[in-house]
Amino acid sequence: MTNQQTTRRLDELQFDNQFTRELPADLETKNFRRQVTESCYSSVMPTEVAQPQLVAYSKEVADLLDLQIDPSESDQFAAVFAGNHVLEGMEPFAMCYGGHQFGNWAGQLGDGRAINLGEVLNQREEHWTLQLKGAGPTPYSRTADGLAVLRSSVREFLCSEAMFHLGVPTTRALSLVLTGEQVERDMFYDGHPKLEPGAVVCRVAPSFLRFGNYEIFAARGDIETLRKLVNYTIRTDFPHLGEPSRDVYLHWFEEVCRRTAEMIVHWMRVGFVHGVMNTDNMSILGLTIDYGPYGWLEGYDPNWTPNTTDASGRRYRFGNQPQIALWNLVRLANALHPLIEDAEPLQQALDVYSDRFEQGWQSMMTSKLGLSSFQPEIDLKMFEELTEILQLVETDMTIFFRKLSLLETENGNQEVADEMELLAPLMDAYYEPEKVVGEVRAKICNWIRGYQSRLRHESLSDIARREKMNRVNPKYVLRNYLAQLAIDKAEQGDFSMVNDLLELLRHPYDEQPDQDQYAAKRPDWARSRAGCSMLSCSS
Ligand SMILES: Nc1ncnc2c1ncn2[C@@H]1O[C@H](COP(=O)(O)OP(=O)(O)OP(=O)(O)O)[C@@H](O)[C@H]1O
Ligand SMILES: [Mg+2]
Repeated sequence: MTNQQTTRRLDELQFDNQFTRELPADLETKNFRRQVTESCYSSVMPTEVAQPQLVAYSKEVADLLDLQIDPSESDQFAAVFAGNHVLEGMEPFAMCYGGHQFGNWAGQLGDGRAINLGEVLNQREEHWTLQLKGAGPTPYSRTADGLAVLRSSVREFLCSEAMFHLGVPTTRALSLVLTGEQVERDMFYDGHPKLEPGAVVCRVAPSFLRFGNYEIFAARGDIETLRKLVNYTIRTDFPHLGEPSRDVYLHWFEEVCRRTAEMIVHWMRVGFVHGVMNTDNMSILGLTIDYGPYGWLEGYDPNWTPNTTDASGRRYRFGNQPQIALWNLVRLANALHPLIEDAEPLQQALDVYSDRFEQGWQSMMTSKLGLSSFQPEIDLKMFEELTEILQLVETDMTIFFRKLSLLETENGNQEVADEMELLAPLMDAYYEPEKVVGEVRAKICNWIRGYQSRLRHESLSDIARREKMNRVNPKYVLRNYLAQLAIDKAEQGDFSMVNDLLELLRHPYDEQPDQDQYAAKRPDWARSRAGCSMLSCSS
């Protein structure tokens, strides 16, 4: 925040609710489950809860809103962000959207448990929408309860902020509040429901629009509302493209393709697996949205999916994310077709996705390896071989790339003869170091020697390269087991680890030597524990 800006107390926040002002509203104002047509949203109030209690909040997100959080007002803060107290200027609503889930059109979904409170207009003239997740039923709740549990809310809260600090486009999280109520969940859908503490996260983004918001109107043949929503999106979130027209629609779709490609490149860089890339979980702004059954690659395995619901088809596995993003963009292109009436230019925009992803992936790999420029004749093969050697034995992705910067090249051209010596900086990345022997060891060493000789053609010193690599290869990510340990404690009323992780993950690229324990690879007990290596959609 700059010096001229003053902070605001909660009741001084300024709201400017463009979405509700400019888009068609559902005329029905009672809160019951229904199909909602020709409307972008339904007004709905959050459900009051028994005893809001603040667990954690993000000071950076408060800064975005110019919000000053005064510890003496923490009760009021918790009441507002649990949904118990609606501030003047807020106009709560749930959005209507549809979606393709696991490859099939699912019809109307909508904000079944997310309630938008309103758009804060900060002193930099930016609009930030506040959205509660888990604040009670809405017209879009279908057969579910509109609530969220502490377990999934801790995961959503921490990961949103962790991703932001990693430099990955994402929705943000302002707060995590306990509701003081119990929520029933059957975590593995196997007839063993349990009561869990209820919680609400307040998410923050310039817009929460998803591909599914456009798809629903196209699916219903409601081209008029589709056009209104597209025009609105361009005017509010893509104003640099100019006044909406057929050409501008195409430029806009192309930009959505570009942003999506960039987001996926970042996921691949940090080892993030979203887990449920349905079109209703794809942001029109290219932000990571819906931190549900996501996971972080520990052992590098392109086939890994954290989502137990996806275990058989592995549609949303790590290595498939780039293809799925394209598949989702094709669904969006189909939805926009009525406005363009020609498939050809939409196809060209989709090609932009593929080109942008490929270029982005190459330059991301180039930077992860500390190279100054991409030399396709040598580097493509080197990248390919790297993905192979990462899978010869279970190799921790985060540790491997972080430690790769420790390899030295400056002792002239003499080869390090001893394989053990060559491998020493990387040994910590292996889950079963005893398996790094024989042919496996020879292959890895061979790759390292090739990489080192490639590095010798670069002008950077070892130290300078290390610094550069350490800015793209994080030391700390929200390892699945760390989130679970924080949840275990939080469920016992101890929120210290949630706050410790929040603090740690504000600086994921820094060494933070006193926090080394959080950079450790997954312990054995976490290999098969629910929440650590397999996640369910139940949340
Ligand atoms: N407990 C619930 N109560 C009501 N609706 C729900 C609940 N859980 C999920 N839904 C709805 O089911 C659909 C798909 O759920 P999904 O798990 O993708 O989303 P989510 O985690 O609830 O929310 P978001 O995408 O907003 O982060 C959405 O329409 C969502 O609102
Ligand atoms: Mg969702």
